[in-house]
Amino acid sequence: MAVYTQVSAEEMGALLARYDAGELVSAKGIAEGVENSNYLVDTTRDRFILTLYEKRVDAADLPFFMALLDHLADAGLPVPRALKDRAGVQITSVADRPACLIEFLTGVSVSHPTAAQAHAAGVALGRMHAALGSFTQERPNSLGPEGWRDLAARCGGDLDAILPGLSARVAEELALLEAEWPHHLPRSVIHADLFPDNVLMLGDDVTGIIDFYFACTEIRAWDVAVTHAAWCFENDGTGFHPDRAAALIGGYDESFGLSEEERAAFPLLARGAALRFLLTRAWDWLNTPADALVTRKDPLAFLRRLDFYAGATSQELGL
Ligand SMILES: Nc1ncnc2c1ncn2[C@@H]1O[C@H](COP(=O)(O)OP(=O)(O)O)[C@@H](O)[C@H]1O
Ligand SMILES: N[C@@H](CCOP(=O)(O)O)C(=O)O
Repeated sequence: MAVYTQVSAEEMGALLARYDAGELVSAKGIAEGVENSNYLVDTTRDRFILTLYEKRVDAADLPFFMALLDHLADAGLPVPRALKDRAGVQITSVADRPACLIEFLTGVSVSHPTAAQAHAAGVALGRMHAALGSFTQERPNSLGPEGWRDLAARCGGDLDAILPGLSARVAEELALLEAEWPHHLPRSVIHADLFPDNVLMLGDDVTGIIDFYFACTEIRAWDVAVTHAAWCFENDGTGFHPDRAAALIGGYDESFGLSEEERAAFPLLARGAALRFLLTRAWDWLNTPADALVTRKDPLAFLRRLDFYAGATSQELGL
């Protein structure tokens, strides 16, 4: 579930009255998602998403995220803009939460991508990176390599409650990544969380890229590695799909492309991607009550990916 804050029909109606967006017809909470409260809002004119930003999104970052959405939509990417009200305000407040009324995009998220869908995701990612070449704002990556040691320390020995020996395995991986991390690779703003649930598709076409709330300035090829880790395995981290990997990288090469240096560093970047999601999922696992309304995501699904990447060459990864 992802409706942490209830919005009454009166509040919704008062909000819509400030926009040229039609009058309220219906509003329903959206079950998917974990970070924010989302409502599907139908009006006499159109359909919208109302997002209320809960504690994991810092309100101070919202101008960066909205500028990013506008920049990508201006470049022709299927990215939803936040509407401006009649006074030109894009970031508003609803039920004491920062909130935005956002364009609705059609499409569904696939759970088991085909190679053709992975190819389309690769093309879309490359188009996004091309467009981000002219985006000048920056945002540090609070969940990047510099933060992994601290995150692991905060999980501490409790990692072993998830799996005996996990704490030592993470320490070993951190040491290797800190020693060999390719800091010199080109950086830009990246999506940083392009999982299949953040891509809307109709058949083999990408119709929407959503959920930019981890977007940050980072090694650009790391975004490709995150996408690779998210799209090329069974959800539980077993069963690497080489056909999806080749299609994803092929699609990215068609629209943007990886340099020889980025290709050579890819297994390391992928290990970093796997460790990032292993650690954030482990933290959530240890700090979310088992009976919470939000479903906890399995950290070990990314330990399995990490183990796979640790033994793989660039070629085996589809590069
Ligand atoms: N602009 C949009 N158009 C259509 N559906 C959307 C849009 N934004 C969000 N959604 C729907 O809401 C769900 C949750 O959104 P998401 O941004 O992933 O939430 P969270 O940040 O809480 O994880 C998505 O899975 C999708 O179904
Ligand atoms: N993609 C991350 C979790 C982030 O959640 P999202 O719903 O905001 O994409 C993971 O799978 O661990």
